Amino acid sequence: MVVLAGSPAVDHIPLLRSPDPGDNFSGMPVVDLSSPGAPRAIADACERFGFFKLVNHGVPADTMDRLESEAVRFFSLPQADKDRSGPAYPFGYGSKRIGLNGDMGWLEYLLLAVDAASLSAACAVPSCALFRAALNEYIAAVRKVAVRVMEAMAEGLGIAPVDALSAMVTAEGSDQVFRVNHYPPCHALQGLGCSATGFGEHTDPQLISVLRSNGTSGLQIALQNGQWVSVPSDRDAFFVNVGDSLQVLTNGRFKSVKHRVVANSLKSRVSMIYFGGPAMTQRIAPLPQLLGAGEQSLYKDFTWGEYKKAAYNSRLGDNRLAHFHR
Ligand SMILES: C=C1C[C@]23C[C@@]1(O)CC[C@H]2[C@@]12CC[C@H](O)[C@@](C)(C(=O)O1)[C@H]2[C@@H]3C(=O)O
Ligand SMILES: O=C(O)CCC(=O)C(=O)O
Ligand SMILES: [Fe+2]
Repeated sequence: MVVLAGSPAVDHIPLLRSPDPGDNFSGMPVVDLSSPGAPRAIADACERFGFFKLVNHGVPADTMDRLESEAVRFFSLPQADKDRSGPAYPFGYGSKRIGLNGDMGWLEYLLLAVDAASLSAACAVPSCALFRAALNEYIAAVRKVAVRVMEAMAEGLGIAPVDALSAMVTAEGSDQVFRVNHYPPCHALQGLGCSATGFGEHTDPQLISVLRSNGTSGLQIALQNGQWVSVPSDRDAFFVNVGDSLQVLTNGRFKSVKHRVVANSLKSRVSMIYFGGPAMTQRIAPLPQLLGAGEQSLYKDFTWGEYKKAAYNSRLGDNRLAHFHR
C-alpha cells in the first residue's frame, strides 16, 4: 500500500499503486454458461482462482442496463436525499465507511437484504418505485444465475444431488444480500501514480458472489502466489467469486478469492453484487460426498450465523477463516 500526505478529499482512504495495462489478468477463465463444458470449466476455475467471468448467462442486457441507470440516478441525488436512505447498517445507504470496524473506501453504496420469500418486497430501501422495480427484476434474474452456477459447480465436482450446493441459497431463511457500489472518479490523485482504495482487499464470507459492473475497470483479484491482477471490465458479463463458506464446504478445493477495488481518477465505476449465503442455522462443513476415504475436515464446525457474526466483528482485510482452521 502507498502512503502519501494527500488531499483532504482522500483523508483516511488508503492509497494503492495505480494499475497499469501490464497488470491485466491475462489468464482469466471465461465460462460460457450455455456450453456443455461449463460444469468442468467452472470447477476448474474455482479450484485455481476462486474466480471466473461468466458469459451467455441469459440475463437480458435491458435488465442490467435499467438497474445501472436507476442506480446512477439515485447516486446523483443531493447528499441529503441519499442520507435519508441511510444508515447502511443493517441495510441502507452508506458512504466511505465500510462495515462497523473502521474500514474506509472511496465509494458510496446501498446494502440491501434479499428476502427470497417475498422478492417484491425485498428492496424496500430506495425511495423511488422505478429503482425498486429495477432492483427486484435484476435480483430475481441474478439469483437464478447463481443457482445455475452452483448446480454446475456440483456437477463439475462430480457430486449428487445436483442441488447439493444451490439448495443452501434457495432454502427458506437463506441469507442473501445485494449491494450496489458507486466509486466516483477520484480527481485529486490524477497523474500521481497512486489511486484511492475503492474497496479494500477482502474475501466474501458467503458461498458465492455474482458481480456485474459498468464499463469502468477497478476490480483486482489476488492470484494464489499473492500477485494482484486487474480484471478488465465487461458490462455484458458476470464475474463470479467463491466465498469463504464455499471454500469450507469443498474442504479447501474451491478457493475463496481475495479481491479489492481501485478507484479510477477519471471515470465512475458502478457495480452490483449478489451475495448468496445460507440460512443462519446452516452448518458449514465439508460435504460428505467430497471427503475422500479417511479425509478429515480442515475446519472446525460452525454455522453460517456464527461465521457471519465473527466476520462482521472483523476488519475487511482480516483472514476470517484462519480462526476456524483446525
Ligand atoms: C468490514 C466489513 C464489511 C463487511 C463486514 C465486515 O466486517 C467484513 C466482511 C465485509 C463484507 C464483504 C462482502 C460484502 O460486501 C459484505 C456485505 C459482506 O457480507 O461481508 C461486506 C460487509 C459489509 O460491507 O458490511
Ligand atoms: O464493487 C466491486 O466491484 C466489488 C465490491 C466487493 O468486493 C464487495 O462489495 O464485496
Ligand atoms: Fe467482495
